Amino acid sequence: MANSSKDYRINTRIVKVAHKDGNKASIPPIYQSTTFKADSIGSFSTQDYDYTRSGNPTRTVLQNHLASVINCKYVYAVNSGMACLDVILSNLKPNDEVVAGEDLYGGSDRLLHFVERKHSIKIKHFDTTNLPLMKSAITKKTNLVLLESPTNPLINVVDVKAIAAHAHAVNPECIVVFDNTMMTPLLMSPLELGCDIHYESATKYLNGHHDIMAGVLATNRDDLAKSLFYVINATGSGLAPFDSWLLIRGLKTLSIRLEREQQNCMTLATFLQNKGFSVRYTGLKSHPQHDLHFSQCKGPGAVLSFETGNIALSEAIIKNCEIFSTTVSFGSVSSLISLPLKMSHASIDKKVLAERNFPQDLIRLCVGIEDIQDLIDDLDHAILLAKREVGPKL
Ligand SMILES: Cc1ncc(COP(=O)(O)O)c(C=O)c1O
Ligand SMILES: N[C@@H](CCSC[C@H](N)C(=O)O)C(=O)O
Repeated sequence: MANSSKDYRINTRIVKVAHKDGNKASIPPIYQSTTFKADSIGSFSTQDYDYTRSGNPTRTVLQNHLASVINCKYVYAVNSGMACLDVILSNLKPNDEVVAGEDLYGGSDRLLHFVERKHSIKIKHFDTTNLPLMKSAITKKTNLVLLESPTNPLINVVDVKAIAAHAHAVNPECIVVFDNTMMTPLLMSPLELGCDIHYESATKYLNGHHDIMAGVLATNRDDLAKSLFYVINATGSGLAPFDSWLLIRGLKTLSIRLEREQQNCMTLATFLQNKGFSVRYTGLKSHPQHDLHFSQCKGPGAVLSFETGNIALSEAIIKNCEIFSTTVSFGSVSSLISLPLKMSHASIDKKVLAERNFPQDLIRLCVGIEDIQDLIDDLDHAILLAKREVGPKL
């Protein structure tokens, strides 16, 4: 007997988009309309849709689809990953306390400091890999804990289950929030590990083609769903119909994209390690938290970082790559290379980066689905040219 669609495995759920269309279209239509007509004044307040900021049928199909993929009660789609964090932080009050990682994505760090300055929220940063330190940092005064794992771009791993359990034990009201951009729902289920809100930048893997900005918020809690939706509707950060449609389309190939990207990334991690570089990748047994990572995730992901020991050498490697393009972001089908210090994490104060020992020579690779031999040849050639250019000055 066939399973009910709730029981299908995630690789099936991700392709099977449930929707109803009057014309029996196989693919959900794009409702590119701002307004929806009322049958009568009396029915206006009870109809499903009136205005796209409050709700749109294409966005609803996407949200229901993601709820099935993530296996949770509520999903909201908004117009960027940063909008997710903004919606979450909007529900804090002056003097509330946030405990966050000290190597969060640069944009998250910037937004936290903005709310600290503007709205008197107390932000405390800690090394989230240090469990005893995290346990002493999270107290009954902590209102929100913000975690990322593996972190972007240092690839540090956080014990999510232990931290979420501790936060709820010391303060049952504390909201544990997890940024799952690096792993996606295919590799990690933060709500099952005890988090209250899972969000991710769908600009990255979920969409997979670097042609939209989007963010996804997921929760099982009725009270949180209500307060998240309130802010989304009040501020207008809901995802537009066309972008919702593109995200429904991009999502269907997530599983095969990630499979190939992870395979390529693992091969490149070994290649770079054999070249003598210090590589950060959870897929390598040498990663200090390899076992912890695999106790909470189903795969290593497709982002790695490596240090060359010299910033000029790192910059020359990046410049000499041809297939790896020099851009920020990750999660696309094409491979990217970047220097986080001057690119994705440039929004963090230089003094703060130095205090946190952020490696200046760190190169981040976001591995795509190209032919692995071409990727190896591209990096090998770039390293050779870079050493020739920089070598004499080393
Ligand atoms: C880990 C992480 N979280 C959140 C974001 C923010 O997402 P977006 O660019 O879609 O606003 C990014 C990148 O931008 C990221 O790398
Ligand atoms: N100029 C942008 C930089 C975005 S970085 C995007 C991505 N998260 C990454 O890690 O590469 C900004 O100021 O936010």
